[in-house]
Amino acid sequence: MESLKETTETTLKQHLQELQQHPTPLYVYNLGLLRQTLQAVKQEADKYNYHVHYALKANANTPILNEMRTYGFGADCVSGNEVKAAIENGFAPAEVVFAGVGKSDEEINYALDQDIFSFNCESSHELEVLNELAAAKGKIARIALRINPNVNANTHKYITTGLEENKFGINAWELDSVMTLLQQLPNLKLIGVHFHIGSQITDLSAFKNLCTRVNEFQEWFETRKIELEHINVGGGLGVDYYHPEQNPIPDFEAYFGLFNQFLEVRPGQQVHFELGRSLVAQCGTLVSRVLYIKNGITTNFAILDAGMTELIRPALYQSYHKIENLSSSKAEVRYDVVGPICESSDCFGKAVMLPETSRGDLIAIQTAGAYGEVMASAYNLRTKAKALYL
Ligand SMILES: Cc1ncc(COP(=O)(O)O)c(C=O)c1O
Ligand SMILES: N[C@@H](CCCC[NH3+])C(=O)O
Repeated sequence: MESLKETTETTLKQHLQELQQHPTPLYVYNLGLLRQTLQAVKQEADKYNYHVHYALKANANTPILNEMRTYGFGADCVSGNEVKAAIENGFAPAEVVFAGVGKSDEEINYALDQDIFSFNCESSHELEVLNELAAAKGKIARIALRINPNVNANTHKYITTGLEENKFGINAWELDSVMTLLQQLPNLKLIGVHFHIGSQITDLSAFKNLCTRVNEFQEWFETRKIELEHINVGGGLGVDYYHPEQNPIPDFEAYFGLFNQFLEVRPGQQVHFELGRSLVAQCGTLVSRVLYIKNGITTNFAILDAGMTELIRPALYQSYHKIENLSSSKAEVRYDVVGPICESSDCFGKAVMLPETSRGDLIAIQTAGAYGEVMASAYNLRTKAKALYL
C-alpha cells in the first residue's frame, strides 16, 4: 500500500506551489486515488458478477462521472436532475436507476422519456401515479419495490434509512396490498426489489443482517410465484475518516465477500449495489486559507475562508474530518478550526492539534469527496467553491 500512502498523504504537499496560486476555498480531487479505488471495487465486484451503480448524490461532478462510466458502473439517481446529469454525462439509460420517496410528475415524465432501467418505488401512492404517467405516454415502466427491511445500520441516526420509523421504502406488512395493487397497474413491470439501510456503515454485521432479511423477502416472493430478476442491496459502505492515509481504500474484498457468503441468489438473478461515499470520499479534499487567528478565553480559533456552506457534514452530523496544515511544520498548538459563517455550528473541529498556524496558511480538510461539494449552499450569499483535479 506504499504507493497509495504516497498519493493521499503527499499529493497536496507536492502540489503546494500550484495550490497557492488558486483562490480558496477549493475542492481538490485526486483522480489517481479515485482510479485505484474504482479498480479495487471492480475487481472485487466482478468476482461474483455483481453490478455497481454509482450513487450520484455523493458527488456529481463531470470528471468524477466520467471515471465512473469508464469503469463500467451504472448510475443511481435520486432526482430528475441527477437522471439528467447521468444521461448528459454519457451513462446509457439502461444503466440508470431512479429512487426517492418524493419523485415529482415532471421528474417521472423526464425519466420515462429516457427509458431508464428502473424506478425504485417507495409507496403505493407512487406506484399509482407512475402507472398513470406511464399510461399517458403509452409506456410500461420497469420498477423495483424499495422495501424497508427494518435493519439497524448502526450509524448516525440522520443517515439511517432502513428502520420502520424512517420515511424510506415500503414496509413488510404492506407488501400483500402492494402486490394486489400492482396487478391492477398494467403500465408497470416489476423487475426486482431494492433495499438501502443507511450510509457510513462501518460495522459489516449490519450488511449480514440485511442479507438475512433479503433472503426472507425472496422466500416471500417465491411462495407467491413472483419472479425477481434483480436484487438491489443499496450502498452504505463507510470510509475511515480518522485515518485517510492508512485506509484510503475501503475493504471492498470483505464487503462483497460478505454478500457472496450470506445473500442467497436465485439462478439468473442479478445483484446490484449502489455505492456512493466509499467510491469518492477519500479522493476529495477541501482546501482553505486561514484568514485570522483569534485567541479566545479558553481556546485559539483558526478562522478559515471555508465554512459549513462548503462542507456541512461537521455542522449537520457532528462528523469528524481530519484537518491538516499544509503550509506549516512548526510545533503543534491546539485550535478550534472554524469558518466565517454566521452560525456557531460552523466549526470543522474543536481542540485540533495543528502546527502553529498563521494567516495565509493552507488547510486541508480531508475525506471530503463525498457529500461535500454536492451539499454546498449559498447561505450568507457565499460564492460556490471551484474544483481542481490533480
Ligand atoms: C437509496 C440510496 N442508495 C445509495 C445511497 C448511497 O449511499 P452511500 O453513499 O452510503 O454508499 C444512498 C445514500 O445513503 C441512498 O439513499
Ligand atoms: N449526506 C450524508 C449521507 C446521506 C446519504 C444519502 N442518503 C453524509 O454526508 O454523510
